Amino acid sequence: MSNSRVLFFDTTLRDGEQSPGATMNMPEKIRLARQLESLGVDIIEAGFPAASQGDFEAVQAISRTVKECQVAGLCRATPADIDRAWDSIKDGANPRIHTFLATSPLHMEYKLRKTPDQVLEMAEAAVRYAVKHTSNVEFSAEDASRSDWDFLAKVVERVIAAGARTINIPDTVGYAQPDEFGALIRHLLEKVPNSDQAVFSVHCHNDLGLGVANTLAALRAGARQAEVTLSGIGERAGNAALEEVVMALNVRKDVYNLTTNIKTEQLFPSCRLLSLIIGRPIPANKAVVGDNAFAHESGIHQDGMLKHRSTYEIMTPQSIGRSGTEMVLGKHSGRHALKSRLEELGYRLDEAQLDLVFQALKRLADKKEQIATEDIEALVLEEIYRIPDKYKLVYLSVMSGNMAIPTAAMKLEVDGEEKQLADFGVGPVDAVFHTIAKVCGRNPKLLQFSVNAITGGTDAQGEVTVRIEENGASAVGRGADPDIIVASAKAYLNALNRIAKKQEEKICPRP
Ligand SMILES: CC(=O)SCCNC(=O)CCNC(=O)[C@H](O)C(C)(C)COP(=O)(O)OP(=O)(O)OC[C@H]1O[C@@H](n2cnc3c(N)ncnc32)[C@H](O)[C@@H]1OP(=O)(O)O
Ligand SMILES: CC(C)C(=O)C(=O)O
Repeated sequence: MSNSRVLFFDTTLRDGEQSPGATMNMPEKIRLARQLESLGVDIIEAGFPAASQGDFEAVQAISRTVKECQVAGLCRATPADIDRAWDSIKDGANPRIHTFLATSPLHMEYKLRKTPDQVLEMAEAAVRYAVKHTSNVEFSAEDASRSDWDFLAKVVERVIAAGARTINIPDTVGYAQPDEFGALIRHLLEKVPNSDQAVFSVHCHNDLGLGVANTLAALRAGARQAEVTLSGIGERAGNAALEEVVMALNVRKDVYNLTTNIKTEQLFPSCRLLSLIIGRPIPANKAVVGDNAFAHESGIHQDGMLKHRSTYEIMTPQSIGRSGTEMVLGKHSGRHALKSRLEELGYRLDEAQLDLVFQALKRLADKKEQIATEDIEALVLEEIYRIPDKYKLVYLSVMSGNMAIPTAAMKLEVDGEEKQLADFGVGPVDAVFHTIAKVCGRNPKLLQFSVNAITGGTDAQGEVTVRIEENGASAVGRGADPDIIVASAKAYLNALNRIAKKQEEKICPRP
């Protein structure tokens, strides 16, 4: 294999599952393993077979299913754990025993209660035992980043001599800093006399948010296997995120000059599948795969994107398996983005019309967190395609509740003249309609009233449709607003305006 090729060792099913609340059942694990195979990872760490019968069976089932990747089982440095791991993976196409032992003074003294010499012997013995089953043995020096470098180098030399073909250097508690971690890998590659007989790997935790940075630093220093998880799930703050490491290598080929077998278009589908399985949404601001990773809201960015997408995107959404960039229309958007969205929707507005819709968008965005396509369409209908109004709403205030008589107080513009009134009704909508009719001096009959939440959530914009009839003429009116009572008033006025227009046209028919 070329020296520029990085092996991806995915441990979502093992370390990822150690993330509280991320437990998966057997069919879910098999489904995810198949997806990891499609993604092109080189090694799947399927579990810790000695942990439970369920883990053993899941690792075994995955080993028997997956054909394209190696399947690893993690085990402590004891014959019993190693045998258990081997039994679970031995039927697979390419099984790997992954055994580990801590090498830091802290872990050796307090956790293992062993001297460095005992740990050295135990590590060597474990690898010697494991290679009786397979030559594909990986050894991890747990808490390597807090270990004495010379002692660590000694352990690494001994386990390579015992037959380990992959040496993993974990930053178990996410303590390392990128420069330091890169230097550690370089030190081991240079100082361990038989380092050329093994692939050096890293496994970085994210306690200080440096999992990906440390992994990349290690790859630059010569490590050629990255142990990662989808979306960075894992023990405590998680592990280095697979998708972030992969895309950093891809986007910054100029820096790393490394290749992988990962099909990047499978990154989003893989993280999404994981999210569905563990019932945990991908955070919106998650690098590479979050919902906002390819969403642009501010006007200056949207304008830049419309002129040249590389102004604000360093990779394409398609490259990670998403359908496209999203221009989020909201309070930070500008006219260029609005115009482009309107054109996509088939509306070609002149500058004055665009300005009207733009101002309405800003007003709506001040009240409503997310503006949906339906909101934009409602704004166009409201601002552009409605007939000139005889009656206009200036303001409306409604009081209602189970301890008050529903009252509507409003100011309307009737043929350019402002009129105001307050009156009662059976409910708030009735009070509004009743008062509007009185102010306008009309007496229509309400035939139909319907409310439709045109976007989801409690901040949805509501669209009200009414049908009214007066003196044989009927009309439909629509109004949209996040406040359903205001939307009702707008709809009612819209219908009244249409009836008035019809009546006007009867008296003075168009030529
Ligand atoms: C950094 C990591 O992510 S390491 C992997 C973490 N994953 C897991 O722990 C998998 C789930 N674990 C389990 O199900 C259980 O811990 C088991 C089945 C593995 C072991 O359970 P128990 O036998 O009850 O032991 P327990 O977990 O309480 O303690 C761990 C023992 O293993 C020892 N140990 C820890 N690491 C190693 C190692 N790499 N090699 C050998 N022994 C080890 C500890 O010193 C302790 O030994 P002691 O009982 O003599 O004090
Ligand atoms: C056992 C090793 C690989 C590990 O998970 C760690 O050190 O974090």
